[in-house]
Amino acid sequence: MTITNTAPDYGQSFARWRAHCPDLWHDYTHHPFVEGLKDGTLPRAAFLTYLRQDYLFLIHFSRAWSLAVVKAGNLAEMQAASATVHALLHFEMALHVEICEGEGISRAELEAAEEAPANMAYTRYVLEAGYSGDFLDLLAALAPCVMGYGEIGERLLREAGETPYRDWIETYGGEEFQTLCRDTGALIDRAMADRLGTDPQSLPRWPVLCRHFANATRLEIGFWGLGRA
Ligand SMILES: Cc1ncc(C[n+]2csc(CCO)c2C)c(N)n1
Repeated sequence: MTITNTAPDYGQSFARWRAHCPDLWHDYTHHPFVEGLKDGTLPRAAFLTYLRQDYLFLIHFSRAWSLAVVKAGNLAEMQAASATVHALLHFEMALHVEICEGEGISRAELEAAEEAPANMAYTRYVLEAGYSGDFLDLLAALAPCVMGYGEIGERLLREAGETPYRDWIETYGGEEFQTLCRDTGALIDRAMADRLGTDPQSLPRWPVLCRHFANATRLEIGFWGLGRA
């Protein structure tokens, strides 16, 4: 079955997981926070709260990708997961600190931030999906983070007008991040085919993977809600 939509193509497994929870996916990728980034109406205080929480999110998310190195089934999977860990720890964290400093949030303030329960819930859920499951369970829980921001960035780059959040939009809509989304999609498709063959949807594992994807999507919706605080 070929799934067609107007969103960018990040692979077949992602397209199927996404099609399994269309309403949740829409609520995540078209959240009022996202629309506020697009039209510039998002209050700055909400964006700063989001940035402070996202610093802590990225630390735990790096741990989850590190677990993917451990749960990988071959060298190529280990290399792909470890490249993401490296990019997160050495580039994205530094970029994040730089953005926060530009917004007047010091590194000390970031270090001292208290983790919100919705933030904790999300990253620990992803880690737990990996601890108690295998590489595929973990990837299904990791996918909404990567691909959701890819879709949001790609759409906002096309649709956004005047907005003070253009840097954010260009980071995720830009070619470098879009390539990461396609590479992650290819990693997932390959990992699925190697383990589950050509018809994964017929297997008892399938609904479990869909549930991890849908739960992580719900937790992303909750994360946008942190911006209200
Ligand atoms: C709540 C939240 N969800 C997703 C991202 C985006 N993101 C985080 S790590 C990463 C790349 C490797 O997985 C991406 C795209 C974010 N910053 N904050």
